[in-house]
Amino acid sequence: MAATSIKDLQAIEVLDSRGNPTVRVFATLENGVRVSASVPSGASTGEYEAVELRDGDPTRYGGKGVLKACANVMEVIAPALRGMDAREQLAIDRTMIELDGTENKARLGANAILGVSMAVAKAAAVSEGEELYRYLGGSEARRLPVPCMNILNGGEHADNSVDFQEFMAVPHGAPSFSEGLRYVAETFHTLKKILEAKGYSTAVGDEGGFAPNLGSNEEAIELIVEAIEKSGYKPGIDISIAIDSAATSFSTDKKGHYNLKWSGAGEMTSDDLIALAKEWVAKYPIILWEDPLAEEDWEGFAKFTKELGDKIEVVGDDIFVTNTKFIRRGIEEHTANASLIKLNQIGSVTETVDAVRLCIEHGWRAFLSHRSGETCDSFLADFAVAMGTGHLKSGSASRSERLAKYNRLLEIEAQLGPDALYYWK
Ligand SMILES: O=C(O)[C@@H](CO)OP(=O)(O)O
Ligand SMILES: [Mg+2]
Repeated sequence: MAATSIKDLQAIEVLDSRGNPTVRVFATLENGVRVSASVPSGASTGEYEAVELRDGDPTRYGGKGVLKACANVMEVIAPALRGMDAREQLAIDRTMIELDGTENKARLGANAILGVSMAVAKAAAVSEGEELYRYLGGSEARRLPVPCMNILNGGEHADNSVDFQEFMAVPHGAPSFSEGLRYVAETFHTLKKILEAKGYSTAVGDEGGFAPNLGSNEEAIELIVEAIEKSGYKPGIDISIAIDSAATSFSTDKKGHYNLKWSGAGEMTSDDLIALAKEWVAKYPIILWEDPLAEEDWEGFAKFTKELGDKIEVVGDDIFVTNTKFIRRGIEEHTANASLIKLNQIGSVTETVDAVRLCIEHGWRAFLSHRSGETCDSFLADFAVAMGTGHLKSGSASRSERLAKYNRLLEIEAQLGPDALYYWK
């Protein structure tokens, strides 16, 4: 038996940043290495995401407990993986997928499977004496992602009058990751002052961006442009704006019809939203737009990409759910030109790497992402450098579970020294 063989897997229920239960897995190897990994959880989830197994027992956390998923780690997954070499990520993930036997990890739970998958990767890296980003990405892994900082929240992540879920500041013109992070953290602080001066609330949403009751969605962009300028940066040159509409959350049929219910702007079709986006992209320094339309609006998405895909990055999240089956269809149908990438949407490290690779091989971009429910696990930061796709979203500068990733990236940048790369495209 190799020293790096899996000796034991434990799992406990911990709480995420929304106070909901999630899975933390501890992997112990024969060599004595013991590490843990914690699984994030989304709110604006796609219909076809891998299944997050919840207990459904109303007497515990309103049914949201994850004791069954934890039991699956210890009683079903651990016996199957014991003795396997932790460095065999592919074989380990494949074994769990087969053990689960469903299309969407509904039996064992994607939360159980991903927790093990991440913990095993970490344990293998520690055993090899390598940093996780190097272990997963090889010796060439040295590109830091541009931190797309979500500074204004709406939609299902906030309790306000903004329909679009995320407005991000993107410091693509900064000379390095740490400088980029400084640019957008400063912009975040300036935005707070602007909101205060206008009498708006500075309470924050799930991902730590401000969640004021604005007069319109467009006002969010105007305020961010003002914050960029007042921080001493040039909009469009130093910092641009990225939007995640999370349009599924305000679609009435998940296809071509929408109701911008939070702002009261009312009903719109895909064509209306495309026209609005065209107007905004012409007027404001927008560099990326995620989920401009709903998860089953393949036609609208392709139209959107035809109109705007040569000007901005068009990202599919709910529509692709980090699943190569849907990304492949998107590539064939020119649905977008990028995919959001979330480990827990598909449920294993190997399948997430496959999704990133598929994007890169077809000239698409891969936008790595946290979830709105997070823990202080910084796996995602290392994973972003390992994948080297150049951009990541991890929320704002006001919450520790978001900063855990940004701060880990600062550490990686310091380790890499002059070898660190930083560029948008
Ligand atoms: O829609 C998104 O992109 C994510 C992360 O920002 O939100 P959630 O985790 O709620 O799906
Ligand atoms: Mg999204």
